[in-house]
Amino acid sequence: MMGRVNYDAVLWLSFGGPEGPDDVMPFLENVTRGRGVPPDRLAEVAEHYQHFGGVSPINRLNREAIAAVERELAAQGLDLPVYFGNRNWHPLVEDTVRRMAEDGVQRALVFSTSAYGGYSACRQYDEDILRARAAVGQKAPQLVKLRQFFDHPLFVESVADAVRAAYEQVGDPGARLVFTAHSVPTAADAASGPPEEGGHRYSRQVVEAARLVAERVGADAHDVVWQSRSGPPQVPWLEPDIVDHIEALHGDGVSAVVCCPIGFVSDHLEVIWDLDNEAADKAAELGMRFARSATPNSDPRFARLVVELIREQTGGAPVRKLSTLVSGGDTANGAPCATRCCEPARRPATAVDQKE
Ligand SMILES: CC1=C(CCC(=O)O)c2cc3nc(cc4[nH]c(cc5[nH]c(cc1n2)c(C)c5CCC(=O)O)c(CCC(=O)O)c4C)C(CCC(=O)O)=C3C
Ligand SMILES: [Fe+2]
Repeated sequence: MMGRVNYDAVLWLSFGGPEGPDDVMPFLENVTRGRGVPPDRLAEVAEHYQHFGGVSPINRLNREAIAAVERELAAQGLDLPVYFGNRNWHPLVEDTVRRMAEDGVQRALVFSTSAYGGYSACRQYDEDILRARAAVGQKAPQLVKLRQFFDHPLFVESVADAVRAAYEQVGDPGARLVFTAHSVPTAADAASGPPEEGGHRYSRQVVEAARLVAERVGADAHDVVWQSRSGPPQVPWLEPDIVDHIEALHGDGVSAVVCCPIGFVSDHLEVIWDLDNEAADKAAELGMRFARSATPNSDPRFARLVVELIREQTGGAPVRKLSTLVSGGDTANGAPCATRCCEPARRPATAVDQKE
C-alpha cells in the first residue's frame, strides 16, 4: 500500500563541526554557550580539533550520507529534495530553513542524526527546529521530525556487521565487546523521556541497542560504557569512561577489545579522537589488542533506514522495531514529545522556573 507523499522536502539536521582552524573557537562557543563547560576543557577540546587541522569530518560525512539518501529516494521514486542544516556550524539550520522557505517548501520531514532520546540527542534538535522556524517567521515550513531508531532492524544489522568486521580486524574471537555512547550528566539521563516513563530513556535505549547488536554477533559478554565526558568535574556524568574501562578490563586479564561506538551514526571527531586516539592508545600502552567498529554513515542500509523512516510518515512502510522500548522524537515544529520530556538538566532560569 502506498500512501500519498504529502511532504515536499527533507531536512537533514545535525550537530555541525568546524571546517578550518579559524572555525574551531567560534564553533566551540556555539556548542557550549550557557552550558557551564570550564575553559580548560574547552581549550583541551580545541586542541583535538587543531590536531586535525581544525577540520571535523562531520560535515563531509553528513554530505556523503545525504548523497546516499538522495540516491535511495530516487531509486524508490520519491521526489524529495534533501536540505542540510546544523545546530552549531554552517550550514546553520536557521539559514537552511530560510532557504527552504524561499524555495517554496511548505512541509518537510526532519531527520536528526541521533538514534536516541534524551536532551542532547533529541530534544535539543527540537529546540533547533523551534529556533529556526522562529528566525524565518510566517513563511517557515512545517517541520515534522522523524522518530528515534535505536532498535530499527536496519540500524542494528548495520552496526552488527561493522562489529563483525572489527572482530576480523582484531583477530581474536574472544575479544571483549565494549559499546560506547556519549556520556551526559546523570541528571540529564534521569530526566530523559517523559517523567511517567520513569526516566533514563537515553541510557536504556543505548543499553537495549547494544544488547540487540551483541545478540546478533553472538557475543557471550559485552559492556556498555561512556565517552567524551564534558562539563565541570563536580557534576556527575554517566560512567565508567571507556579509557578507565579498558584499564579495568586489563586488570581482569582481558587482552583484546572490540569497541563499538553505538551512540553515534558517523565517524566524527568524538569517535576518531576519543576512541581511535585516546582509547586505542590506552589499549596499546597496556599491550591489549584493540579495534573500533565503523559507524553506519556510509553503509547503504543507513540510507535505506532513513528512507524507510520517511515512508513510515508518508504511508508506505510499517513501523519496524526490535524492542518494546518506546521510540519518541516524532513531533511537529519543535514541540517536545510530551510535557517535561527530556528537559535540560541545566537550563537558563525562566519566569516559570522562578515561580516553581
Ligand atoms: C548525547 C550527545 C551526543 C550524541 C547525540 C548527537 O550526535 O547529537 C553528542 C554528539 C556530539 N558532540 C559533539 C561535539 C561536542 N560536544 C560537546 C559537549 C557536549 N556533548 C553532549 C552530549 C552529546 N553530544 C553534552 C551533554 C555536552 C556538554 C555541553 C552541553 O550540555 O551541551 C562539545 C563541547 C566541548 C566538550 O566536549 O567539552 C563538543 C565539541 C559532536 C561533533 C563532533 C565533531 O565535531 O565531529 C557530536 C556529533
Ligand atoms: Fe557532544
